[in-house]
Amino acid sequence: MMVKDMFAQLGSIIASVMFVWAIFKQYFPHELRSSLEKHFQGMVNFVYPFIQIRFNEFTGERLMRSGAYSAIETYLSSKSSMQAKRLKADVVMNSSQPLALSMDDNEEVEDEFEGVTLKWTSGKNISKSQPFSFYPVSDEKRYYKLTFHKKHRDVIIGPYLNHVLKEGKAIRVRNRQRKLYTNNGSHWSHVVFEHPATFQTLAMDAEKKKEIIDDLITFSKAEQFYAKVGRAWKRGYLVHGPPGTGKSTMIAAMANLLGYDLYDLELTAVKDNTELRKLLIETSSKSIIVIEDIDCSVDLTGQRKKKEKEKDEEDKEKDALKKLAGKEETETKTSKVTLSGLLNFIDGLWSACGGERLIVFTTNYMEKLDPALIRRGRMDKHIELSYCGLEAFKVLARNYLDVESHYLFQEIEAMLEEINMTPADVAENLMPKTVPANAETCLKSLIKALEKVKEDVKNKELVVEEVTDDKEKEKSDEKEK
Ligand SMILES: Nc1ncnc2c1ncn2[C@@H]1O[C@H](COP(=O)(O)OP(=O)(O)OP(=O)(O)O)[C@@H](O)[C@H]1O
Ligand SMILES: [Mg+2]
Repeated sequence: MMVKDMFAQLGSIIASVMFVWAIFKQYFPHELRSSLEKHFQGMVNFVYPFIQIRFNEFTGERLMRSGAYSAIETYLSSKSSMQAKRLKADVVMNSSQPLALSMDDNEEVEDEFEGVTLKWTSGKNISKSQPFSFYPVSDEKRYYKLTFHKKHRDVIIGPYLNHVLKEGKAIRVRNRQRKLYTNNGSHWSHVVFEHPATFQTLAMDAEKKKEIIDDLITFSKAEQFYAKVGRAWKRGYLVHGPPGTGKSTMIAAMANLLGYDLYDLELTAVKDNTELRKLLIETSSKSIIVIEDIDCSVDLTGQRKKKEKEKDEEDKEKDALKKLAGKEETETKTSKVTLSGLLNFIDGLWSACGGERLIVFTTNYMEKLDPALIRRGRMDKHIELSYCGLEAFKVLARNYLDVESHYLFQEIEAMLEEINMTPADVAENLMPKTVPANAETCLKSLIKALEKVKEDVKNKELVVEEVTDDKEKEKSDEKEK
């Protein structure tokens, strides 16, 4: 500490000598001046073995705000709020943390990197830009100064400064306000993305959940790996399961976990592959591109398909007539986006764009998808979300009723083993009906709902049995005739 103070004092003495020299050097002849300067510099290097790097807030002729200065400011922000005695607070637009703290002028904070201690100081120069004006406008030029011992030059100038710039940018990305983009034809429009879903509140098997979280985090940190193997930094997920099992909720949780933007791509609104290409190129890095219900968005010919259950008899008749007339292929297409076009873009296009992107497809009907879409490599991971199991129920009970255990749990768990109910329906029944929530009432209402589902299934089975019985009877009657 003593040595440090001594160097600090020495530094200020040298700074004063340099100031005096700057004023009086013009009175010395040129040769004498340069020789004196050389000796003086040698002396300074000997007694003051520190190197200083200065980062100005504004750079260039047009005085643009320096990217390095902003990154350093963000990087130092957490250290400043812990170490500096005087802080500045500012409101930042488009950030999830609107109040940003930084150290005030002439403050200093220490940092450590690979065992090397170094010092950041903040300062400002005030130059009078209009010295002869009656009301001179003062021009404040802020800067950060980094001071370190010259023996650490290689570590600091290379790895440390890279670390500061990278970490500063990463903090900014983490704190930025995220956006949800939707496409209206070939244009993206956005709103602020503030979905509250997290993996913690997502009801599903704990082991499966952990596997997905690990996979996402590994992906988000794998920039160097993807660069090394020469692949685009992207990963595809296919999330499938019945309606109401949490597919969309899981995508929101993924975006919240990684701090990514969401692009909800409505394929049926895209006219052709050229528009699709444009939309995909416009997506930013650190984003998730979501294509919901892929089975009803495009098929191999690019025609918009209807869900099988929605296809009414009339449509089926029309299709049959068209088939007979051989008109199948010539039908006017409402959307000329093709699956092969989509897959090509996903495979090739982003390699040139840089930055990480996730693409998530969802479907209710896995079996309807073309094998080309779901083969590994295109969709790296398949995630199945299913009916509410025991673990998922416990998560929902904790979320909705704040209960970890209850005497009714056993009964509910036994019922969930044999009855299929989606987490969405379970959640609906657990929704508190009074304030404060009465856990027993909600759990009993869930039991009632489960009993009803069981009864409905039984009745349906009876109807099916009756119908098949009738049909068999008709057949045997015909045979007898
Ligand atoms: N696994 C789950 N964990 C927590 N909440 C869930 C889960 N599944 C469903 N929910 C609740 O049910 C609602 C509907 O779920 P969600 O929209 O995510 O289902 P989905 O699988 O996307 O359905 P669809 O196939 O109809 O799009 C959500 O708002 C959420 O509150
Ligand atoms: Mg959904």
